[in-house]
Amino acid sequence: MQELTPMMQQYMEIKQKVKDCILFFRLGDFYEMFFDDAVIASKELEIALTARDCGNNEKAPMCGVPYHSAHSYIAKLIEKGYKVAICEQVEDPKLAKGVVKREITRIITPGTFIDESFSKANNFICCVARVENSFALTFVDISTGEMYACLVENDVQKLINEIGKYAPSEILVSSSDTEMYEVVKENYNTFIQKIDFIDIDKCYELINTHVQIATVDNKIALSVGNLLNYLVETQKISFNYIKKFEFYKVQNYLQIDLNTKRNLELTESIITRSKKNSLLGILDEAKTSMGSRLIKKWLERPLIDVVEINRRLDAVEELYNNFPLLMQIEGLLEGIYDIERLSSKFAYKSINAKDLLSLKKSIEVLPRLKELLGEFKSHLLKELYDNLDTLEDIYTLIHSSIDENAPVSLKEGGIIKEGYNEDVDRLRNISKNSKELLIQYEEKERNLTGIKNLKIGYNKVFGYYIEVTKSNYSLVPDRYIRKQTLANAERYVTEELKRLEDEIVNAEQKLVELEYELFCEIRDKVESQIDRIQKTASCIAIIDALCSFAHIAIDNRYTKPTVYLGDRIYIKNGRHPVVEKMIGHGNFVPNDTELDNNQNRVLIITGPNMAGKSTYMRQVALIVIMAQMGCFVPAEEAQIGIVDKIFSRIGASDDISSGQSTFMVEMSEVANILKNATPKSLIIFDEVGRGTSTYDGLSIAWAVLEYVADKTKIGAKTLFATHYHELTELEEKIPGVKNYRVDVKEEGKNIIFLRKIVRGGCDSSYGIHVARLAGIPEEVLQRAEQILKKLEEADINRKEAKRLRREIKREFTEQIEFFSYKKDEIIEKIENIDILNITPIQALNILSELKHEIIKAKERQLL
Ligand SMILES: Nc1ncnc2c1ncn2[C@@H]1O[C@H](COP(=O)(O)OP(=O)(O)OP(=O)(O)O)[C@@H](O)[C@H]1O
Repeated sequence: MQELTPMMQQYMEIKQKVKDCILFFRLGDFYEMFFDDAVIASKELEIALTARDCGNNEKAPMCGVPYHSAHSYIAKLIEKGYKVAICEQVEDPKLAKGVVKREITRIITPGTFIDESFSKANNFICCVARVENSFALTFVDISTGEMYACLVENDVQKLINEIGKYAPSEILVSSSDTEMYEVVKENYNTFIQKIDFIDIDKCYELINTHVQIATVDNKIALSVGNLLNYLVETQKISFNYIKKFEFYKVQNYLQIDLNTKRNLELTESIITRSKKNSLLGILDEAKTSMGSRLIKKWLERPLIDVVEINRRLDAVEELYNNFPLLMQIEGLLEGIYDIERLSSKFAYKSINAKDLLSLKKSIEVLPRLKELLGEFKSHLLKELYDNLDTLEDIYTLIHSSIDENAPVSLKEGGIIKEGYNEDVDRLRNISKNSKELLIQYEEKERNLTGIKNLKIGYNKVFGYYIEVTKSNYSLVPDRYIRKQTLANAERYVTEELKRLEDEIVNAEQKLVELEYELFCEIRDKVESQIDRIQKTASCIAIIDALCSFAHIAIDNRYTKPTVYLGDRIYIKNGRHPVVEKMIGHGNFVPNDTELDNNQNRVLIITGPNMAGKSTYMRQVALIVIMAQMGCFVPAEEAQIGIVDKIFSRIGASDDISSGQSTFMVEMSEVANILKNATPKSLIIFDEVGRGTSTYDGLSIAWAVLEYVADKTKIGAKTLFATHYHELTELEEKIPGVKNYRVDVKEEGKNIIFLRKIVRGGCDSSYGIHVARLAGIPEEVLQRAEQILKKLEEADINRKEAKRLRREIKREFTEQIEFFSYKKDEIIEKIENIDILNITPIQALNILSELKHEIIKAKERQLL
């Protein structure tokens, strides 16, 4: 250490504190990285690796990025899984004695990275605390100031579901809870950090200083407090701008587990993994980022409160019915910036004049927006009208103070508007008109002294001076201070000229300083009103989301559902919102649905591959979700009895990465459904049992169906698509089970998909027909047809064998009293019959053998 240069010593001391981070060490206009950090960063960022003397004739590997463009480099490192520590110069290098003082000002991780490109989506960081027999979860988006917290009962599956709603980019767990770390790591491919938890008193202290949220219980406080502690320690700012705290109960919303969310492609398409072709892609026509984020939140947490759902639906209906007004409101929303995110910019002091101008532009439309809202009668729109603060005072402040063409940089001047501050105007005038001012002063002095040829000059030694020729010496007033004598003239300065010079020379610099000072004042004034801005942002988000719902309802011909507390789900001519959009409205065949907790509890849906079974079942779930979000639905009519949970088990979503087999994944999903479904739930089973051998699969599917249908067990509304035609027998056996099939028309070797759901079961899979459609070579298809024929024959044989065995058993039971000898032997014989693989001839042989034994036994008894 001793051989290092003083600056390198300082570097090493700081680096010691952030060993797990790449240290961005500020040197003038650059952030430099040294030693291993430099080697890693130069590789990851593809920048040149150089070296710098670090003392003792040694060179340290070094690379650097310019201060102004550091953000994009940091973003790259974060994306690659690194943590970045920012170390700034905290004193003016000109005033520094020795090495400039430097300190770590921020540690950036995926959850604390603020995307300056302002991507629309939230970026959540989550803290999981295990408390007694539950998990306390807190989620914060530090860019928007939203904070949500909830308690989840001690069930890992539920914990995963809840975390999944927010898709946090960083998760914090206690360093003493290794098990929790492993659970989270297994389930989330995200940045997970172990942190040392602080005690509950310290948690409350932090909550009181920063977020000042209303009373929270100890469990929640532990998770909120630890999250805050982490944020404060790494960001070194105050989080008192986090005002939108919401503690919610998971069971107060429609619960959709992570698999179901994925299967139904709620927020992203399974194939493209993008928002496009997902339900969110359809629903989100929001004009602002705030609206987009809110729609996603509503989709993650649809409601179960009928009153609140209907408030949203009524508002959407009013907007839907007032197309011209809707268009006007949307037009205004287009001009609104992401003002929700300004709060964090204020907190990080990274606000610039352009941000304030964007805020002004956003506020500019608010009075008109409010006026338009005033036209509506529905409860929610009226409430929004009442709550919308049009922030006129903030508008006036920014409008009067910030120049329309202000630059982004705060160091260049040109920020403050003319007329806002006299000193700024004067300084600006001085720097602009310095020549003019000197001429004016010259003129003034000529008049005052009567020296007609008096002139103002400039040299580097004295600066500005007044020159008086010899002949006029007698007219020189006492206030003139002599500075230089020439052959024929004297040069003077005056107090006023000195002041003028001072102003002219320093005007530029002073102007920049004064403008910056005034800007900070204005910024602080606006910041003091951040609560109001955030409330306005929330109103705008709701208005935008409702408009988006009305807009898509008009565009896609959706209707207002009736949402009520009953148990019936009735959908007339329902459509799948995403498939319909992909294939075109006219090409989609609509279908009806009738589900309740009595006669229509379980619908068994059969039909060939590709017929549209999955589409149909998913459309029912999506319509329910949309309705409970307060959105119109793709149907001619819909009556939706509130659903508490939606589950889906849809084939082929095996998770190779988790190391589980397809069948194992399938069964754990089914187990989760059977454990958690209630009579108020809606379940979608798509081909349960497909992942294992036919008979195992069939028996599992059968038993699962019986269990969900049984009112004493679950009795949930269920849609059950299957290729096991045997299951259609259940319609006869279990009340409330109904068979439906997706109809097809057979034309020779081809089938035509009608996509229509009709009553009754389907007894053919048409697998080979579908294979033909998919382009399997004819030769293979013909061979498949031969095999199918053989299998069908074998199946008939198997059925015959079964019948025979039943006969054997009956015979055996009837005659059992005669068995006194060889009884065990015969029982063993019967049990060993491989009933599924036995041919009718073999069965007959066994039967006759048995009969023979029986006859012998009888004879023996008679003897
Ligand atoms: N009602 C409909 N109207 C028009 N096209 C439809 C309809 N339903 C489904 N389709 C089309 O049929 C395709 C296949 O549908 P889907 O995947 O639902 O069939 P499936 O019966 O579940 O098949 P499999 O049993 O092979 O899983 C869809 O991708 C869609 O393009």
